[in-house]
Amino acid sequence: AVCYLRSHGSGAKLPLPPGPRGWPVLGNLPQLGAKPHHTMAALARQHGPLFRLRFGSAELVVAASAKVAGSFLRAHDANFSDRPPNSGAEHVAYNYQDLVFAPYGARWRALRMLCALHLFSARALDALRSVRQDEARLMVTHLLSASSSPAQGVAIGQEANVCATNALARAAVGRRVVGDGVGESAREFKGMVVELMQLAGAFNIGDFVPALRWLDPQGVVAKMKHLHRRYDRIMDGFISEREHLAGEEEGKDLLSIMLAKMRQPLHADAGEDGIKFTETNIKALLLNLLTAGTDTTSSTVEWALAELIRHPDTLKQLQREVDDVVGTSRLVTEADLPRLTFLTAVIKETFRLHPSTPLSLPRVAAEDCEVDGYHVAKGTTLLVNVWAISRDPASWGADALEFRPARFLPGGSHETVDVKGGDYELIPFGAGRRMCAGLSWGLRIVTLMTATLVHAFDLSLVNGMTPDKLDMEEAYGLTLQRAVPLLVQPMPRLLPSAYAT
Ligand code: HEM
Repeated sequence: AVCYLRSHGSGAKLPLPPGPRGWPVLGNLPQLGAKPHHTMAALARQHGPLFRLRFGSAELVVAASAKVAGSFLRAHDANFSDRPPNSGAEHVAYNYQDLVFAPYGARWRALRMLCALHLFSARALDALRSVRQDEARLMVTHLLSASSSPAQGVAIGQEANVCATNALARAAVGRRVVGDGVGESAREFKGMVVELMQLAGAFNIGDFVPALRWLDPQGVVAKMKHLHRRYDRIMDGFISEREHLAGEEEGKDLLSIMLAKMRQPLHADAGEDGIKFTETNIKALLLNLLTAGTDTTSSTVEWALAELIRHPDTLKQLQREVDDVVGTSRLVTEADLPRLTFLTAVIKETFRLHPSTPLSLPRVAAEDCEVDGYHVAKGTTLLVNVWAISRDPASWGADALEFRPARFLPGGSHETVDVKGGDYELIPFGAGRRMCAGLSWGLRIVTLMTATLVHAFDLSLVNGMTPDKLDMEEAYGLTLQRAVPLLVQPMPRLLPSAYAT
């Protein structure tokens, strides 16, 4: 590999990280392939766990081991607390007026604090417990009706998506938004989220080669603008609906709270940093929540069920655990979850092998810095290959690619490892100050949905599919979809009273 020497703050000369040679103009963009997280894992085996790429005129570094991820996200987190400019943020996320792409600063902090306070703190999360449980119960009822009609199979990821979307929507805008007679068709809304993730994950050439920007060679920007208009109409609908309600009728949902704040004068002492939210900020935040928090969680449940169906003994062990704690005359509640140790291990193992955002979300260096002996220049984009890191045999051993939840059980090899950003070998939610804002909600709803489904139903495959033949292929977007949706036939396994509504 070529090593350019650059002078560093101290005057010492540091090499740039090694990396593959790229094409003229486009750099390494044409080499990414259909699944960039796989390609980048292979490049790390060749060039090492900290390597460099060039996309057009943009410099990138990729972190592909727990140790390197820790160097960036712990030691250098402050320097990488911004996200690089990108067309998705501009054309979909209201020109950076949202939380996910907000410049690191007062408005980002205020938006993040607002969600933490009203949705994701332990207290807010518990206050919204009945909303999640209610939606889980509705999912069960819906599946029950499917179980009585013969075997076309149910797309279980779609069912979980309805549950995840409506639970979040009730917390954010005070009502359900998908499914029977409430507005968007469930399939259509999920389709919009998947499209957004595909576009956001597309590595738009125009973002990296300014000269080609106007051409929009992949048509990504045109699609983004179109998709944005569809979302914007939905967000406008939420707001106008709220504004027609009289003051007293306004709920405690996030939208009501934000609208009220927007109308009130700022209180200098309210810890708001002089930040006044606009209607655009409100729409952009709602868009963030309803996209970042829906397909990520439902896809995780779908991957978990697919792994469990492929590992019948593990599924039986899980069902035994839930039966022991919950019994067979009612559904799972969130109060049961802390006692479900094996379930927790199953969820961690699912996040390990199938992290929802395989390349996390990009960060950008605010200043020059030195990482693990290499020079990383200001403006360099950081990608963290969380997918490769959580499959790295150096961290996970020879059975790294096997689905084996027991590794997380007491006495197991990874007993103390959690997904919350402190253990860099398992960071599906990222780490550091820009880590996932919705971690607590995401974990809770994924765990509740998975527990509820395996407890309430036996799930058998349809159309002659057998567990060993089940297709586990990934479809890449910013989020990791199953290439082939999981189709199952649900069969109730609890006492009839458990399903009574
Ligand atoms: C399976 C569930 C989820 C996974 C695996 C996941 C993963 C991630 C990751 C990897 C990041 C980037 C972190 C970084 O830059 O270090 C992120 C950011 C974010 N996520 Fe999640 N997420 C999930 C669920 C949710 C939910 C339920 C919500 C909200 C309802 C949410 C909202 C956000 C937001 C707002 C950000 C941007 C944070 C910021 O820039 O400050 N996510 N998520």
